[in-house]
Amino acid sequence: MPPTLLATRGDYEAFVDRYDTFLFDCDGVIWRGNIVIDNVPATLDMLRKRGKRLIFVTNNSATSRRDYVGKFAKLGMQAAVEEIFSSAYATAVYLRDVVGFASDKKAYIIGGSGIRNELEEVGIATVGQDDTAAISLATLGDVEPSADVGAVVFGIDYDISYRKLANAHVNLTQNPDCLFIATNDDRTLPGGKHVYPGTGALLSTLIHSTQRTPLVMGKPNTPMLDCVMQKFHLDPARSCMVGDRLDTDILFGIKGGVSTLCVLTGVADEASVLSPSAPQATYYMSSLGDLFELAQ
Ligand SMILES: O=C(O)[C@H](O)[C@H](O)COP(=O)(O)O
Ligand SMILES: [Mg+2]
Repeated sequence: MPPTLLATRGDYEAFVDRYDTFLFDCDGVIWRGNIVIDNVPATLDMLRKRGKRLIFVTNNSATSRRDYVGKFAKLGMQAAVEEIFSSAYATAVYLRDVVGFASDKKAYIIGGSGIRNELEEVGIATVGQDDTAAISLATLGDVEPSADVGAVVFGIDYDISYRKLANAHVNLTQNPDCLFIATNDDRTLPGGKHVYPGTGALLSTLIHSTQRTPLVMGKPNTPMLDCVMQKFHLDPARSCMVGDRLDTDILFGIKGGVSTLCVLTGVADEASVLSPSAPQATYYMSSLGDLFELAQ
């Protein structure tokens, strides 16, 4: 069944009344980079005033949940740590609870402070964050695998360097027991006015060089889904996932058995949403901020 367009006040009222819990993607739904999307803060306030439960589920691993609380506040919104679920946090929970990551091992990180902070918060030591110094063929030989690296964890890294890739490569190819984990593999990242290379685009370099396939934590994959479903005990019939990417957010919602709303303020456009070959959203609308009309 093709997605239903939400366009009138009546559509918005019926949509909001149908659900108790809303799961929101962040990049491309709540904000683009550090620019909040028009009327989204007022829309979130309206939903809270109507007693709705809000959960934020982001594949962006660059920032820790605690730092996301600050970003929400800076952009005029309130969000508690317990409401925020990032791919970096899902990775930390997976390594601690599913893998039982050895306490004498470290995780080599290609990514931002979000991964380091979330892993260290669950007691996993990290290394590699600052490997940004220039390198040359003459100094490349200094890059050696390390027996105490038990995993390479890869996430969006705005300071990615050849040195980091070389360290990750030798650990993944010289030590078959070294885990290869990706926080997510989104192909693109919605920024200010455009989209840019996403985590998946950067990750493909290491997949190609090592010929190893990473275990991917974020939407639409089960590690993130299991964590969210278990932590929040969602009633699928009364829950809706709101996203801007069909192959991550909408597919995540479909796999979780919840309804889905695709907005057109991020990666997806109307043509891709209506394509019969794409994951079929329940609803679509121009912007989450359009629900602000119900606050007036
Ligand atoms: O490349 C990336 O990592 C993604 O584009 C980014 O993380 C998406 O974040 P989300 O839309 O899940 O908030
Ligand atoms: Mg998004």
